[in-house]
Amino acid sequence: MSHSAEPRPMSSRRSGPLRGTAQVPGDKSISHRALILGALSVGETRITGLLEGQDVLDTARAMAAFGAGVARQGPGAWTVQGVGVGGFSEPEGVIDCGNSGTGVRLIMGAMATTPITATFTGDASLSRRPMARVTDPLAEFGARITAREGGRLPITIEGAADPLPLRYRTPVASAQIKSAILLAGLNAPGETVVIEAEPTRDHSERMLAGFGAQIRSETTAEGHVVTLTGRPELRAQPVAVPRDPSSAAFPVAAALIVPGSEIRVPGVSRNPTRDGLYVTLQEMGADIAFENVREEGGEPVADLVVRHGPLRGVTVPAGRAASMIDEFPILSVIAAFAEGETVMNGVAELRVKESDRIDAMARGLRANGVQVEETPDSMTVHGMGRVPGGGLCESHLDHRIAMSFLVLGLATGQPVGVDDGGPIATSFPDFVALMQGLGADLG
Ligand SMILES: O=C(O)C1=C[C@@H](OP(=O)(O)O)[C@@H](O)[C@H](O)C1
Ligand SMILES: C=C(OP(=O)(O)O)C(=O)O
Repeated sequence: MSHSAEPRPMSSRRSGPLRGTAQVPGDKSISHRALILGALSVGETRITGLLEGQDVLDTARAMAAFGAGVARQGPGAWTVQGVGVGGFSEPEGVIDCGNSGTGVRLIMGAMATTPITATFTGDASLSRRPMARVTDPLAEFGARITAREGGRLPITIEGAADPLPLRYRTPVASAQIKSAILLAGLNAPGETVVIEAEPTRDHSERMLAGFGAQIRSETTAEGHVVTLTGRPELRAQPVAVPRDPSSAAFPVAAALIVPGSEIRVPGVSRNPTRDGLYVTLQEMGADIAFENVREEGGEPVADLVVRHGPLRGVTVPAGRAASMIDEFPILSVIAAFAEGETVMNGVAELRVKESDRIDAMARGLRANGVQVEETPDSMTVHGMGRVPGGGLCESHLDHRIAMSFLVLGLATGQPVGVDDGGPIATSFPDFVALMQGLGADLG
């Protein structure tokens, strides 16, 4: 639902050593997909560990509006009665995806090859984000699209009655574009093919295979090629959602920068397409151990043990950006406490997230005494081992910006303020309680 509440000012202060176990919430990407594929399959899908953040709750509501039976059975435990591929019914009202790019883009894909009409909206942040990257390929399937100027929300889609399969090369590395096309391809005859220059997160491919679709991924001279055979009968599956490595990044970062800390973060997904931050932190010299590595719900997971220690600045190659795209705000905070320069390359996509994340981080870090440089597609943080703090940061309706600055303030000389912590509920509703449980002084 669109975030319209009063701003919620928050702050954080220098804290004593963080200790304990951080049970971070379920993975946001996998949670959206579990609800959508559950709705498109035949039978009852039982989901455990679902992220009950606002982004995912908005997707649950949307699936019900398209005719699926969606019910909460207990904390994180949900059931979805699917309507089958091509079985969506026309929703009565507008589909409000709130703050969620993943929600709106994947759901637009999921309905675009069914002959029904739906209108999509979102909050002020989502309404600024580019949607043509998804609606352009959906139009090639035969859907008719009406968008606000610049391809922005609100968008109305008349789904294609006789969809054509698509072969499409994505113009930017984006799992949301890939997934929207694959979901549309489910109800098109023949093979739908998505070609990516760099592989992006592969949760859609893994879960589609798990639900019985014929799908294969290969690396060819063209790039990373995903081929889906249309019109499968998807069969309902149990989905155990692993814990979100993007949410884990916040307590992990806090433990790395607050002296004397040692925390455990169990059951976190170690999917290699999501692993870039953890690779980078190891290059920075971070003390992180990955224990009890195992497979859960079709995804590799591990228990993380994180200890505070000295960190050095590094250069993050552009080719790694897709595997850590949501982690650059919190990496820029960690980098401020490292010794030396951290250069983040190939990060232009950060400018079209919930906020312009390069600009938001650069401003907030500078307000706290950190030297930052930016170009259209890079950011450089000059780490000095310590950060003065004392600044007030704007979150720009962006959960990751708000959480990043609250983590910053746990190790600065002076407290750090954030103008609005409300958006944190989109991905990590228990963030404040979890961090306080570790000993963090924030709220
Ligand atoms: O597919 C997904 O679940 C996501 C893909 C990424 O977006 P892009 O596809 O725009 O890179 C990421 O930023 C987002 O938080 C979740
Ligand atoms: C970019 C993000 O999400 P979305 O695109 O789903 O809004 C995010 O969670 O950092």
